Amino acid sequence: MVLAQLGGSISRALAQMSNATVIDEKVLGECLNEISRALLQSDVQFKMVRDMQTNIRKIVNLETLAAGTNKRRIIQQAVFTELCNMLDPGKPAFTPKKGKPSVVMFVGLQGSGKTTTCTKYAYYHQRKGFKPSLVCADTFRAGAFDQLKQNATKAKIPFYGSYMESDPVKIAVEGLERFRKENSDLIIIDTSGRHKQEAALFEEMRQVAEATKPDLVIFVMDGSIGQAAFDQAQAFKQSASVGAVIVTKLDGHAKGGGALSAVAATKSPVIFIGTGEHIDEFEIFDVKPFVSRLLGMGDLSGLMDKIQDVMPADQQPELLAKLADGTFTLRLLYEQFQNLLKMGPIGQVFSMLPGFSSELMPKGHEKEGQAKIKRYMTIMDSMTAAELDSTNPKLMTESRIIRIARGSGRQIRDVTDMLEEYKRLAKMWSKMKGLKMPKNGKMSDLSQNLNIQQMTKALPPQVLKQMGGMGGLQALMKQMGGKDMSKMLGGMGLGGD
Ligand SMILES: Nc1nc2c(ncn2[C@@H]2O[C@H](COP(=O)(O)OP(=O)(O)OP(=O)(O)O)[C@@H](O)[C@H]2O)c(=O)[nH]1
Repeated sequence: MVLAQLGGSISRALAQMSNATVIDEKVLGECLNEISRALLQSDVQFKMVRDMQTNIRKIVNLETLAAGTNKRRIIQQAVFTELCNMLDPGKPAFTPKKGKPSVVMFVGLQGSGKTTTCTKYAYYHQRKGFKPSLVCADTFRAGAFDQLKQNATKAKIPFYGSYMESDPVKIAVEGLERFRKENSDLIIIDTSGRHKQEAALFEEMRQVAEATKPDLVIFVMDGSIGQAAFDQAQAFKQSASVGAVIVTKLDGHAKGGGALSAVAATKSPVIFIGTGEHIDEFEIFDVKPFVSRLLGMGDLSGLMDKIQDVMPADQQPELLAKLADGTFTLRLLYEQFQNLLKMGPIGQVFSMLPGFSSELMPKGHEKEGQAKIKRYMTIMDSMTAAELDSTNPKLMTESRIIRIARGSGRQIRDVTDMLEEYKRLAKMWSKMKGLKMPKNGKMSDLSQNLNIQQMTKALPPQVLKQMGGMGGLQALMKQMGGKDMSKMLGGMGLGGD
């Protein structure tokens, strides 16, 4: 069962329970069995599933709950908490600090995605202002150095390795010395993998670790290995002091349960997940938002981080000012499309929105969504500045529409479709009119000024329902703290078909 389906099954089990008129032991038992079945099908270890059932039963004691208490909410909360506990070993992983030299060593089986992940990890930190470097101490697989070299060159990250030297310890130490001299503050060592867990691999890993004394050993695990995850992770933990886990290939048909098992086996947190072959298909892993997403409750803070990442800070006050006076022009929409496309695959963005689990936006539809946005942008490219900046709906006369269709090589219907979509969004945004501006004009301070009534008015009713109504929305806003919410609404308007 893939991760999105797991989330879907758990949400369905909870929803079925909610539909029952009375929540008694039988209904609770059925709901928990359903959830357990989904977890087992996702390759979560049997013992973990059983423990989770026991813990939920301990928290939710139906007999002692006073009449009138919201049992459904208590059960939902218990499921959420237990899933979080499964993924949270209770101690955070070592995190490198900018300007302070750190050594991070990667271990894992061959083909797990280790080399690719080393570069992704380096690139992620480079974008955060680190000076990372890569050392290829994989002398086992011919071609490993070339692969690292190629990846590193593309990402402009300094690398070290050798075609001649066959001693991985020697290469690792030389690389370390070189990059320490060059003041790299994050030296990443890629080690050899093997087809299966074997003594030679673990001995080599031990020697490299002894010689380089890494601050952190990261175990890279292929997310699709299923029930083998627990044993594999445990074997690595026993031979190296694994401090963190990265689960790769969670984009395809991977069974996400392996991640839960790896955490239990290594007692180390998952810090990132790999969601594709490309260098930036790499996401920071946070337990609570992850479980929220899994359950289709959305991950607003993740979404806000992405928005903050792609939206230049100097454009934020300008956008806010326009929103505040209710001017939602086609140009503004164009700019929002640009930002949305920069955020990465549309499916990923949608999965962060409450009510839009990735199950609701299956793979085929992601491409359609993305293609639609690009189509709209091509149409807008054929508009004049006056058309883009106008707020007068009557401006778009038939002759203008025909001209735009011709100019963009699209059908007239495509243009009218796009204008309809624009009108729908503009209407939604108009409800945000009168928004109080944050003093410094920064997006990140907007949520403090957002009025809950404004938000509820602007949200499509079915989305509001999925968020748990006004109360749910309030809780979410609180959870988000200083994060901005305004653009989320814009994004939501694009969901649906
Ligand atoms: N779809 C997908 N593919 C990935 C991901 N991470 C890595 N891959 C692919 O998995 C394959 C194996 O990755 P490598 O990085 O070469 O594996 P490795 O573990 O370093 O292998 P060795 O160096 O032989 O130990 C490559 O084709 C990668 O592009 C991911 O998150 N998603």
